Amino acid sequence: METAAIINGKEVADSLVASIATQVAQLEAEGKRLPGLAVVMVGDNPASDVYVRNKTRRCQQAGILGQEFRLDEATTEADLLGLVDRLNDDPGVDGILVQLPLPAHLDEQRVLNRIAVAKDVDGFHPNNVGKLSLGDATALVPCTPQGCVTLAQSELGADLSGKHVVIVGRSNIVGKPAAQLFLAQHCSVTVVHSRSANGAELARQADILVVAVGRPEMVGPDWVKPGAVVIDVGINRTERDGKAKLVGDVAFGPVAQLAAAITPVPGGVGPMTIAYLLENTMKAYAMNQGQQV
Ligand SMILES: Nc1nc(=O)c2c([nH]1)NC[C@@H]1CN(c3ccc(C(=O)N[C@@H](CCC(=O)O)C(=O)O)cc3)C=[N+]21
Repeated sequence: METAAIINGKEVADSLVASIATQVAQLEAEGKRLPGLAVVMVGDNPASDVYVRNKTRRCQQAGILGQEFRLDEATTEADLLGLVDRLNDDPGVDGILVQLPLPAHLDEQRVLNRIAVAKDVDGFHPNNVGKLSLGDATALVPCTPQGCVTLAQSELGADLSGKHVVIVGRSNIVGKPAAQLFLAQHCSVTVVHSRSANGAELARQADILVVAVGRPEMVGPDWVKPGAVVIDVGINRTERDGKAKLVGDVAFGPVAQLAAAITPVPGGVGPMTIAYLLENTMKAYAMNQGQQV
């Protein structure tokens, strides 16, 4: 078997961001208010730090007004909810993202529920989750799963109808919304998780295999049908030969021997998550301006 094509997420993300930059430049030329995105981070987590920095850089590239709010680890829930309320009421803010995970003393779902549905660029609010499952076009849809669909399409073409997609992982932020999105693309969808009796066997039936479990290199070649398209959502910080190294949830080398195409880590799904965060901010902006979407 040939070795797999490597799907360049960075390049696809670059072109999405470039197209957003053109739209923002047009708004600016028309003298319109520019889209704004607020990112809230509580405490410090090195991985979140990378993400927030990448996000700020991408906002700058696109011309979106990005603001960062860094709160102390010991911030109370009342203070955090107060900040969310202020951002909800701020007409210059179109999108609000509260970086997860939150410190244990804060109730994540309560905080996410407080974000205005129209500004929920993560798509984590129950109202947007419901809209996604109903196929409502006004839904703000989680960024990472949108990136997974677009990367699969970059390899297989826009029409994914009839493909069998197996998603490994059932989280609210990736697995479940990815299942809804591929279903909306007329795929057959199987979700495999830690209690599945025969995960590898199910995964071997996938035309498109999406892996989002958060376990370094858990999925090996025994999970992959020759010729499958493999989308690796994991970003795990590991050490190899005393050096820090990022690896996905897929054992890249061995799987690349039999897959048709595979996303790398880094440079695969990660950059797409950020591109769709900007894309969602544009959608929220349009809706907040009363435009039809
Ligand atoms: N409310 C919320 N929404 C999120 O979307 C969210 C979150 N919380 N918490 C953390 C996770 C993680 N996440 C990443 C996004 C992009 C990269 C990224 O840009 N990765 C690059 C660089 C990786 C690196 O160098 O560390 C890459 O894969 O090439 C990484 C991680 C968003 N998350």
